[in-house]
Amino acid sequence: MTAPGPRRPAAFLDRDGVINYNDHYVGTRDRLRWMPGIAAAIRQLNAAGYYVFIITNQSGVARGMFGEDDVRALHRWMLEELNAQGARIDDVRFCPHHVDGTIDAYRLACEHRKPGPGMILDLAKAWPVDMTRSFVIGDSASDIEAAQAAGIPGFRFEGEDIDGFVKQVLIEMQRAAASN
Ligand SMILES: O=P(O)(O)OC[C@@H](O)[C@H]1O[C@@H](OP(=O)(O)O)[C@@H](O)[C@@H](O)[C@@H]1O
Ligand SMILES: [Mg+2]
Ligand SMILES: [Zn+2]
Repeated sequence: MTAPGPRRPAAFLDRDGVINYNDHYVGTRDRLRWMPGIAAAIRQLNAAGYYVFIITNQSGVARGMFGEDDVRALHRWMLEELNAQGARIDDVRFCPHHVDGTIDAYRLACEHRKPGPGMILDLAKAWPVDMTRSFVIGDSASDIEAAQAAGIPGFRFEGEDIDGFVKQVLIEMQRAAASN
């Protein structure tokens, strides 16, 4: 069921390596290091009229490192912390599955796991998203492949200035829209 309201473009943000440093299977707040400038980057997207979504592979659940409740609690805290800085995340999807998982219930090949587009398409169904003006930002090839599979551009972030990077992506998206 899609939420009512006008269609708006969406920024689908990968989590580990974009919102926070990828410190490998981060399942709790004590292990989370924020990416410098991420609140400002999200505020930019909010101000530009974008939905801001997080899409993240969390195979640490399938590997028995932490539970789904830990992931949900971490995400609640992350969104509260960002909101307190005026940065709004509209929704989050995560995939806890992995084919090599040690926890039986999570050992599967899941279409939501990037590079699959499942998390993107799920959010595009749940929210009135204008996919023609939407994009993905991620630090891994699997993020870019997920974007391509969903039919939208993907921008690979490997630096440290996420705020400056988002500024450039918005300029590029505006140029692309103007040339269509
Ligand atoms: O970048 P996102 O999607 O937000 O999250 C990636 C993390 O869940 C972890 O994904 C793992 O890959 P495998 O899931 O083990 O293939 C490894 O790359 C870890 O270093 C990394 O922290
Ligand atoms: Mg990542
Ligand atoms: Zn999954």
